[in-house]
Amino acid sequence: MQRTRIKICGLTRVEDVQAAVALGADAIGFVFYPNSPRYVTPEQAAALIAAVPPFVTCTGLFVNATPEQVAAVVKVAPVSLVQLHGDESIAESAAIAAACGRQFLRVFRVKPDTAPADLLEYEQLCRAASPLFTSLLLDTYVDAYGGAGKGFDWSLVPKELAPRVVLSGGLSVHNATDAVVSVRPYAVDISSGVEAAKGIKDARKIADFIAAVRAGDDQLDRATLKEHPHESLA
Ligand SMILES: O=C(O)c1ccccc1N[C@@H]1O[C@H](COP(=O)(O)O)[C@@H](O)[C@H]1O
Repeated sequence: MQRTRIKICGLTRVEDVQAAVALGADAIGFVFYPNSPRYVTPEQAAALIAAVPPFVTCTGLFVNATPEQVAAVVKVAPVSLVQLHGDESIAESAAIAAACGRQFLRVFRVKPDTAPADLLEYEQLCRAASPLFTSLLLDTYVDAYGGAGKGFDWSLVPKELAPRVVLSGGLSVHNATDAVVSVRPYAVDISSGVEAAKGIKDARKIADFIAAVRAGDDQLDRATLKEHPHESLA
C-alpha cells in the first residue's frame, strides 16, 4: 500500500504544530534561516518541538550555516534531522551533519536546464559522502533559496530516483494528487501552499493538502491492483 510521507515546513506557532500533527503530518520543519519570514529562534523551536509527540520527525532547515552554528542550534532545539537548503557543497553538508550528530536531507535546487542524470549522480555522491545522508530533497531554484511556492518540471526526476526523494517546490492542494501519481516520490514537503500568511499555517489547507496526497496514494493503489489483481495491498 502506497503511503507518501508528508512534511509540513516553516511552522512558527504551537497551534499550527498541533494541527499538522493531528491531521497526520509525518514530519514538521523549523526554519533557522534568519532571512526567512518563517524564521524561529532555537528557543522558540524548542518550545514548539515540546508539542510534538513521539514518532513525528522534527526537522531543522538551514541555509549556508557553518557546522558550529548548526551544532549550536541543535543543542537547544532537539530536531532529529537537518535540511541543508543552501549552497553548501556535499562535503560541507557531510561536515555539518557530523558536527551536529544528525542525519541530513541534502537539497538540490532544480533549474530548467538540470538534467535527470545530474540528479542521479548528485544523489550517489551524497550517499557516498556520508552515512548520515538520508534523502535528496528536490526544490525549485529561486534566489530566495526556498519557501517561494514555485514548482519545477517533474519530468526531470528519474523514475529510479523518485522512490527515494522528497519532492517540494510549489506544492498545494491543486497539484498534490498529480505530484504523487506522476512522480511517486518517497515524501512531499510543503510550506507556502498551506499558509494563511507567511509563517502562519492554515489548518484547513493542511487538511486539504493531506487529503489530496492520500487521493494520489489511493490512485496508485488502484492502478497496482488492476495490474496485479492477486497482489495484496497490505
Ligand atoms: O520556508 C522558507 O522560508 C524557506 C527559506 C529558505 C529555504 C527554504 C525554505 N523553505 C523550503 O522551501 C521548499 C519549498 O517551499 P514551498 O512549498 O514552495 O513554499 C520547502 O522544502 C520548504 O521546506
